[in-house]
Amino acid sequence: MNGTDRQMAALWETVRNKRYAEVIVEVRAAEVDRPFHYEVPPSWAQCVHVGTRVLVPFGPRKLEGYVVGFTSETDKPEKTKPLLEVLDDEPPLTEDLVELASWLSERYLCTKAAAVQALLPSGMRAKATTYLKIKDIEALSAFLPGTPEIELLDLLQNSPKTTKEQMLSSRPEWRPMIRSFVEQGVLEELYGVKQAIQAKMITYLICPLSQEQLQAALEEISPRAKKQKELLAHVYDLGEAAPMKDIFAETGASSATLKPLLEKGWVVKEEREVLRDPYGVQHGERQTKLPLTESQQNAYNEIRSAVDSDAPRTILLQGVTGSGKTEVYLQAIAACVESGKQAVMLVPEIALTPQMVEQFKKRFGDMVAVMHSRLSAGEKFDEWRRIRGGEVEIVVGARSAIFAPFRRIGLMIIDEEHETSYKQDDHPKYLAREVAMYRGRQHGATVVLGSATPALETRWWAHQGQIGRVEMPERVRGQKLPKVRVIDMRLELRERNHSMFSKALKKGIEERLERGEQIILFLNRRGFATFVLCRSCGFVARCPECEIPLTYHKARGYEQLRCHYCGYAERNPEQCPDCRGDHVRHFGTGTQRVEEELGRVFPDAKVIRMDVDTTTGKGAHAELLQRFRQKEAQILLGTQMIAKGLDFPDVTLVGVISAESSLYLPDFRAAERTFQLLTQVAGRAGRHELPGEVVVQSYNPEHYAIQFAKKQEYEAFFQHEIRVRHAMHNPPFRELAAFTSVNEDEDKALAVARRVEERMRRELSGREEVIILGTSPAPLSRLQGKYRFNVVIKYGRFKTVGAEVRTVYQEMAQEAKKLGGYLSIDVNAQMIL
Ligand SMILES: Nc1ncnc2c1ncn2[C@@H]1O[C@H](COP(=O)(O)OP(=O)(O)OP(=O)(O)O)[C@@H](O)[C@H]1O
Ligand SMILES: [Zn+2]
Ligand SMILES: [Zn+2]
Repeated sequence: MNGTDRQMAALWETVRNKRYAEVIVEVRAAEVDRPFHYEVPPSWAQCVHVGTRVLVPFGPRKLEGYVVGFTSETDKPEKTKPLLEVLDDEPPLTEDLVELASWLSERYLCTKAAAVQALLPSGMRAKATTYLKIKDIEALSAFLPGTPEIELLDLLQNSPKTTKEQMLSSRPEWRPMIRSFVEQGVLEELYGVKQAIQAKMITYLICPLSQEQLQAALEEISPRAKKQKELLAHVYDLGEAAPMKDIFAETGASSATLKPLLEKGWVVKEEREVLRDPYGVQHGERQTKLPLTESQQNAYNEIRSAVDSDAPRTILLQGVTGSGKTEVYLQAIAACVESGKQAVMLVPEIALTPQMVEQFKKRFGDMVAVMHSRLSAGEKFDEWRRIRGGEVEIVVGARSAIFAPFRRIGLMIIDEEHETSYKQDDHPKYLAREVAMYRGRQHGATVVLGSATPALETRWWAHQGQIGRVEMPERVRGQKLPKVRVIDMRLELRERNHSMFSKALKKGIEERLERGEQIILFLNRRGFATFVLCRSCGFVARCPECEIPLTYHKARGYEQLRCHYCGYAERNPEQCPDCRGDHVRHFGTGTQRVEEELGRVFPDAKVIRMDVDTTTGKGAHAELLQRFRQKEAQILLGTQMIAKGLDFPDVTLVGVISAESSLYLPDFRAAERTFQLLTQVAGRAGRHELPGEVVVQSYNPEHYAIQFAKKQEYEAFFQHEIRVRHAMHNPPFRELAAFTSVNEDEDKALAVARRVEERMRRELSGREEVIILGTSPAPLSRLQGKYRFNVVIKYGRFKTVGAEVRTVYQEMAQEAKKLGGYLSIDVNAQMIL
């Protein structure tokens, strides 16, 4: 064989192997949760790959799908239809992401389509569109003027870009007519796609003329057209293409001035793609590395050698609050990038402050892409394309950034790895830590799990030697961890202090205000806000839909009760609806009430309140923090969202209004969460020169989670809690999966849950390490008018029960659907609600 023959043979080989593409279509229904076969037209063999996005016929519809493999055989070749369209030049999914999608659907029991969608930015989804083309114009023009047929003909001739969908949405009555014309062959349907989000284009202008040509052109322009001359000369002088918008602004010219110049070809238009940069490129002051402390150096070395080894490794970086984990991350990432590999940095959504992003931008310039939920779909899409196109080496982002389409990952870091926001609450219900470890195996990459208070599972694996562990036990400048005082609020009450501030906290605040230092007040109120209770009869106002207590809100003097799950709202009752008494009071403590009380007790102090109500707008969160940093206020008051990551030099006092509300959640992780929260909040104090103090108020000061948090002794807490977990057969000794059956009809919801329980017991009977908990009302037993029941199962390894769980889930999900409800499943559930 000569060269050409060999090439031909190779080509034919490709064509033969790519006879049929296996395609996952975008339908999420379980019934079609498998790849479908489509014929690859031989001439397309070179441009269809694993990961390519295609348009395919699916029943009467045209759907988008992804190629996940190829085969040379299919069951019914005569029935197999060809692909309609290849949607991108370069496949959006890399091969390893296609593999990851398949793992996601196995591990978290979601459909393959849902898994694929999770890997892509939302703007990626294209809309399939149909255009109509006239094939037989005579047949159409035979109609009389004024008839719909002629109207259609005019429309098609005058604006051929109108899609069939657009046409039908304004003239739905045309549907039968169009269908019959297509059947008769008068019209033809052409398929096209519209990207849901378009790349943003900007028009540039350039002058292609030489010096002499320019002179000639200027002479040719009538002397009265002064503007035209000026514009031409200006564009020429620029020497390179510049945005039309800017040129117009500089010269005062308009498109009318430009038109004749374009027609003569003296100025040329050029469409250029721009990428939306949500943060703007911060040029200039690049921040340099800090010299590392001894324990930072030690941690860095450990991570560095793991990255260099190209073997998949996971390392727990356990560093106390203020030990300088961020600097270790930054330097490890720099080393990773220098060695030609890419890095992913995950931070909890609410810790992803501009301050945090800025650090990365300053250190790495435009090598960094940022991904988080507050970006617009267009911004997300652009950042994603910068990653896919190999323009950046580093991604900083929330949870889903773990799917960054990098080719060669060297390092993935999860900061505050214990955070619950790393579990996705919608399908696929993945845990970022597990995805990172899977990708780590694919890429031979290192995963770093950083925290001062690691998840119990993570710490246990390190104890077992399944993952590595490095410690950073001291703060960077050797500052002491802040002193924590726990105040027994029951005693305060006995001593007739009815205020929400204990004497100690009040005194602490006074001192700081005098010294011009700053204070953070933290309100722990996960799931428990201000509720309304009648002191005479005990009536509690509840949401008629969800049955959870309503939350008291006061805005512009207007008192309202709101359900913070479904948004239901009603007026605050002046009289008790039950006993008609007038002793209805709001209880519990909302940030607003603390703010009011602060205003009363410390009338001169400036307070910044941060909670869901004050941080809804884009950038509001950042702005409030910035104002606090600039010392516009002495007190920062907030909820969970101020618990982590913040680093303010002048904060010397942190107050926790009440430690308990997270302690009484119906969740075996309640103690762990309370410990983590208190330790993290305490860690905000005294991080710089000034020593810090923490005051925690509690009605249960003897609880072990509070006692260990007081001493900030993670290891001691771990030792204690791990025994509790072992005794109760809870993670890390077992994993949990939770089925939730939801229905408007309580009996139906319960019936499905009972069936699930029964089926699971039968399927897994006698299986070692398996525990099936009885059907129970979910902690959120009624949500948005629907009843919810849970069935929780515990098992050793998911692999050993996965097949049975999947079967039962799929069958029962069908049954739940038939009954007008649904069944969901959460594998490796982190919080059962
Ligand atoms: N080697 C160093 N030399 C001097 N300052 C440092 C060094 N490393 C970190 N710092 C500073 O120490 C402070 C605390 O660091 P950082 O915020 O990274 O701590 P952390 O371990 O992430 O704590 P937390 O878990 O509370 O978020 C920061 O102000 C940081 O700039
Ligand atoms: Zn009452
Ligand atoms: Zn509600």
